[in-house]
Amino acid sequence: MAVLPSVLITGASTGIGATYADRFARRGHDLVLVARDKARMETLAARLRADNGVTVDILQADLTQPGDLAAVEARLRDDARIGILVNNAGAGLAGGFDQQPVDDVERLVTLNTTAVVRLASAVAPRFVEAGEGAIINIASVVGLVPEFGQTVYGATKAFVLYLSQGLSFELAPKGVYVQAVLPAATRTEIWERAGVDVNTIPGVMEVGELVDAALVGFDRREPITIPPLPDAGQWDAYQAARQQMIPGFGQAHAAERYRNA
Ligand SMILES: NC(=O)C1=CN([C@@H]2O[C@H](COP(=O)(O)OP(=O)(O)OC[C@H]3O[C@@H](n4cnc5c(N)ncnc54)[C@H](OP(=O)(O)O)[C@@H]3O)[C@@H](O)[C@H]2O)C=CC1
Ligand SMILES: N[C@@H](C=O)C(=O)O
Repeated sequence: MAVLPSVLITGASTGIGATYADRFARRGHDLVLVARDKARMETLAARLRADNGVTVDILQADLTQPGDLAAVEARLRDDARIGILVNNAGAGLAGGFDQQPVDDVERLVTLNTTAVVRLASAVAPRFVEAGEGAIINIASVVGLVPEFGQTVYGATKAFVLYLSQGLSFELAPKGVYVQAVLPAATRTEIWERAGVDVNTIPGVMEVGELVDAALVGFDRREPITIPPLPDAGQWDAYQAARQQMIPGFGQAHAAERYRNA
C-alpha cells in the first residue's frame, strides 16, 4: 500500500486547523501541528495518536515572528514526508479601519498573508520536483465582500484567494494541487478573539461540517471550495464575468469614456 503523505497544518491548536488535524489523522496521515499554544497541541496530539495510531509532531511557532516562521519554512523544505500543507492560521481584528492600531493591522497582514505566501514558497519547489503535493489555503467569503466592513481582514483573504488561483494556474500543470477554501461564519474562537459574540451572527456553520465539506472539495480536486454557497453556478458566473474582461485589457489607448474630458 502506498505511504500517505504527512500533513503540516498551521493554526492547528483549535478551530478549523484542529479539525483538519482530526480529519487527516482519521484518514491515516501523520501530522505536523503548528501554532503558538504548545500545551493545547500536545493534548490534541495525544488524542490523535491514541485514536488513530498516527505520528504527530508539534512545532511551536508564532508565524508573525520571522525566526519562528523560518523554522516552519525549513521543516517544509527539508521534510520530504510532508506532501500536504494546510495554510490555515489566521486571525481577525476588532473595530473599523479608523480605530485599528496600525501595528495590529501589520501583525494581521503578516499572519494572514506573509506567512501564507512564505510557507507556500518554501514547499512549492519540492512539490514541483516530486510532481505531486497539495496546498490548502484557508481564505474567506469576506474576501469577496468589501461591504462587510472588515476591510483589512477581507483584503488579506482576497490576497489568499488570488494567490491560490495564481498558484493553481502555475502549479497544477506541474502536478501540484492548490485549493482555496472560502468558509463563511464558522463557530470557532476567532470571533471571541476579535471581540465579537458569535451568537449575534445569523447562519453560523459548525466547524466539523465546514471541514468535512472542504474535504469533499479537496477529494474532488476543486480549485475553489465555498462550503456554504448553495448555488455553485454563481461562482462560475462570477469567474466567467471576470474572464470576459481579459481580452479588453490590452489597449494602446484609453477607453472612449476617458477621452476629451
Ligand atoms: N471561523 C470563521 O468564521 C472563519 C474563519 N476563517 C479562517 O479560517 C482560519 C482558521 O480560523 P479559525 O479556526 O476560525 O480561528 P481560531 O481562532 O479558532 O484558530 C486560529 C488558529 O490560528 C492560530 N494562530 C493565531 N495566531 C497565530 C500566530 N501568530 N502564529 C501561529 N498560529 C497562530 C491559533 O493558535 P494559537 O493561538 O495557539 O497560536 C489557532 O490554532 C483563519 O485563516 C480564518 O481567517 C475564514 C472564514 C470564516
Ligand atoms: N473570521 C470571519 C471574519 O471575521 C470570517 O472570515 O467570516
